[in-house]
Amino acid sequence: MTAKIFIDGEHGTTGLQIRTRMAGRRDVELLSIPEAERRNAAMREDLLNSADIAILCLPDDASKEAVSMLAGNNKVRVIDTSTAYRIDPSWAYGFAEMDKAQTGKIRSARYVANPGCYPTGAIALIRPLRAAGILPDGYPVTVNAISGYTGGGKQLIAQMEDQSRDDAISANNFLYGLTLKHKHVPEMKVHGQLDRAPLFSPSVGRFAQGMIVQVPLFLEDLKDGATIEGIHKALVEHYAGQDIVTVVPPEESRALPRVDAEELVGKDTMKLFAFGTPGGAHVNLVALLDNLGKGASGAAVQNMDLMLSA
Ligand SMILES: NC(=O)C1=CN([C@@H]2O[C@H](COP(=O)(O)OP(=O)(O)OC[C@H]3O[C@@H](n4cnc5c(N)ncnc54)[C@H](OP(=O)(O)O)[C@@H]3O)[C@@H](O)[C@H]2O)C=CC1
Ligand SMILES: CC(=O)N[C@@H](CCC(=O)OP(=O)(O)O)C(=O)O
Repeated sequence: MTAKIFIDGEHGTTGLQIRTRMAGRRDVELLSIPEAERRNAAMREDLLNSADIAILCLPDDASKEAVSMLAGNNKVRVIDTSTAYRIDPSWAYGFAEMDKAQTGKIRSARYVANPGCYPTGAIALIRPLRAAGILPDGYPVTVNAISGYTGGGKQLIAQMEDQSRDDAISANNFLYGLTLKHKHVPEMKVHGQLDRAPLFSPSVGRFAQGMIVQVPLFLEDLKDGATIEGIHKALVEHYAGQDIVTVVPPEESRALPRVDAEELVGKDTMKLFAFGTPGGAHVNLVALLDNLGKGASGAAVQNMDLMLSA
């Protein structure tokens, strides 16, 4: 049986990429809304209620509205790519590799919250160290990141690509989120299993897709005896048995002169690195991903496939 999928927001950045990934698939039937009708509430409600799985690629408020349109329906399953439900305990968090139980939770869930792009990298680095007892309570975690400009959706894409606009951005690389109240902080804290909110400083570069997330750590403030080798081993053990998240071997990372934010563009995988010098005082944990791949659309399709395999 083919599953009916409706992508609400299919003409936006994340929605379009999901559509591209589904092209040519025979096991799913895409229900589609004409672009000119994308904000037609009655049409959306009808399509949402006709789907087996609705994938919401909308701003938070519109996502909440879509979920309310399904209030009387106990059949349609939902994947929401917005921030609206990511720390809601009644939604499964759609990061399958986060721990061993997560795949099963996503498979059987009615409601799945797709992770944010930055939190995907940050949680991937932090959670295994919390689980292994290496990152102690009270550690002041910082997360520094750079994203391709598609991370800001249609609005930021237009500001970066069309220099004739009044609100055009001419900077090649800029920091933002300067109030340190970015919408991703709660998600990083909850699913990173941190007791303190991390200090998160995001930035954008003049490239369309790609992302680097860094979590630098002082070894002497971690569990007694923590080493770069021990941290690498904890990451390897955490991600054993799957091939979406890979941990780069130490000899390979040591030989790298630089990390290219665009290396995984077009891929739905993520690479993790532990940079530093054996015997040194510091480790820089790094996650490399495509903000629209494992950071958004790739993860949404992965979650849809898990739900369809229930
Ligand atoms: N871009 C990224 O890297 C990532 C994005 N996300 C999340 O995905 C969601 C979508 O983001 P993104 O694709 O980047 O955003 P875009 O702005 O590119 O696309 C959003 C789409 O939703 C439509 N839309 C907005 N409001 C409504 C409404 N009230 N009713 C119906 N349609 C509406 C927009 O139409 P219109 O053109 O008329 O505005 C547009 O087509 C967001 O919640 C974002 O946080 C998650 C991870 C990464
Ligand atoms: C570069 C850029 O603007 N990035 C967005 C984050 C990506 C996004 O809006 O989506 P998610 O919250 O679902 O990840 C931001 O900082 O708000």
